[in-house]
Amino acid sequence: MWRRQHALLRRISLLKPPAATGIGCYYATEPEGRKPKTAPLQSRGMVDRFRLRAKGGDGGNGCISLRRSRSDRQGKPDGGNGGRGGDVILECSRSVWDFSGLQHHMKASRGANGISKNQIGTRGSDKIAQVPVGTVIHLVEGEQPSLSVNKATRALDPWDIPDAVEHSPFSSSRIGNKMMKGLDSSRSSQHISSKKNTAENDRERGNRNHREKEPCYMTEFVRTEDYDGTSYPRQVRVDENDQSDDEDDEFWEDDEEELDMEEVTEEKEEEEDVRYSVAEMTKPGQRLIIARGGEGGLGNACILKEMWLSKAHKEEEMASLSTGHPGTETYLILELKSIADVGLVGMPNAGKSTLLSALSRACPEIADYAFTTLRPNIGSLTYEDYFSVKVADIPGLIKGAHENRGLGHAFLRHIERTKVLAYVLDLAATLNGRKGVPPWEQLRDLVVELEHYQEGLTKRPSLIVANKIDEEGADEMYEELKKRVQGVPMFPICAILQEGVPDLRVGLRDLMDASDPQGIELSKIVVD
Ligand SMILES: Nc1nc2c(ncn2[C@@H]2O[C@H](COP(=O)(O)OP(=O)(O)OP(=O)(O)O)[C@@H](O)[C@H]2O)c(=O)[nH]1
Repeated sequence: MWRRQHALLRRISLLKPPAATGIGCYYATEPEGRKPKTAPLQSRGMVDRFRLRAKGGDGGNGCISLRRSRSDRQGKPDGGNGGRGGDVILECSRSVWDFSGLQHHMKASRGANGISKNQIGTRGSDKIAQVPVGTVIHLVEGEQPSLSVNKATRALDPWDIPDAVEHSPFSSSRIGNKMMKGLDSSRSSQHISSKKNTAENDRERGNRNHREKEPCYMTEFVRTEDYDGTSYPRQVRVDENDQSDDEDDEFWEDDEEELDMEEVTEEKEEEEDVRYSVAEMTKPGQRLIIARGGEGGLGNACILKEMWLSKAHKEEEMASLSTGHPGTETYLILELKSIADVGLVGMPNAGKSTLLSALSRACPEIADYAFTTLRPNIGSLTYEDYFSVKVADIPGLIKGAHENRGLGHAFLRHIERTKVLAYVLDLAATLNGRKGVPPWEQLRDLVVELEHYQEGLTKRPSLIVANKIDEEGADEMYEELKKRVQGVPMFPICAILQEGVPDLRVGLRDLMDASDPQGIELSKIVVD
């Protein structure tokens, strides 16, 4: 009790009075000398490239078991199949910014082993990792990731529902035999026995001798081709008393809802092993299976009776069939390429972050020293007609960035997808005794660096933002810049006072809508 009161008093002592806050309410402050647990987003480095090894869960082993009775001395095979291993899935989400929350090794759970009385092992749980929108996947080793539909594809099949509960809809006695035909009711995490359900059905009908009324199930194997062409055996149960198999087939066909990778873009292999850009994750909620769980091994209930009876020759074969398949393994490189319409490029201190905050509601860190921006910032610029444009501000580029000077040019990947480039030039870099670079040289260096990063990048629709027009002597500098650079729209602005920003907004919109806009050519920049 005393401790609780003490803690309460301590908390109250951390509250500032209304007079101090000026907004008429109390708020808690961190005690002096103690740092907050997590640094603000802006001061944290960005993990935008990540190496990931993933392994799907192994399939559970099938069970070899015989059920003997007085009437059947030889025994009837009743070993259940092993459960399928879980998949490793990447999910595209707006709630994550980079890859800092990921683990380098990810493994999904193994499927459970089958057991006697036709009880099938549960499916291993999937491992799901969230990645930011704009993630590009490069494949180093393993099979190509495949897009997965966001909804449960086999919603009605407990075999494939990770950690399915005992109260599966199929364990209900209301389900008739016809429904049961296509679905092995024993496929649930808690090993529900199909025999038991049948008995329950029969009991409901008032038939005590339910064994005689049992539907006559035959187990058949069908070779099925997977999305990638690999074939595997699939168990299909056929009721000999009911010949209408069409519904069953349809049911299984519905399972194959995995989409072809239409969006996958394969580029030329630049290096020997890495296959670049095998998949992109651009829509929130989109899912990608990067490692598949192995199929479960077959229980002897699925293996034809003759095969079981003549076990002298088939033991080895059975052992291999009953062993669960291992899950697939992949080794990937994840890269984040932000998705924005306009990219702001400029030298450090040119005023890119200030401009972004003037154009949108983004609040990037602004300071009068170089390389304040350590990670890309994205703001949304909305027009009166609700047309919205995403603007990306990336860390400053300096001459020689392609040789890893400054922050290097790795951040340029964040403007790779932009439609329009806005070159932010500092008109005051050489004014008032500053030892900077004149704006036209800034422009030339930026163009050279962009071309070093990716040939043809500067051919994108571009405009020039001549910032800091409020500084003394900036007007003359702007006039000089206009003489030295031609063929590109130019906007003199003062980002800090938001002067010229409305015109720039219109200019950006025009450039987005223009039919044949032009990029910047190095030959059209006159430098001493
Ligand atoms: N006089 C004047 N100063 C400006 C203007 N715009 C930005 N600044 C100042 O320029 C300095 C750099 O601004 P930032 O927005 O941080 O520049 P940046 O290009 O994002 O810099 P990095 O993060 O290093 O890439 C800050 O001190 C700003 O206050 C302007 O229009 N006029």
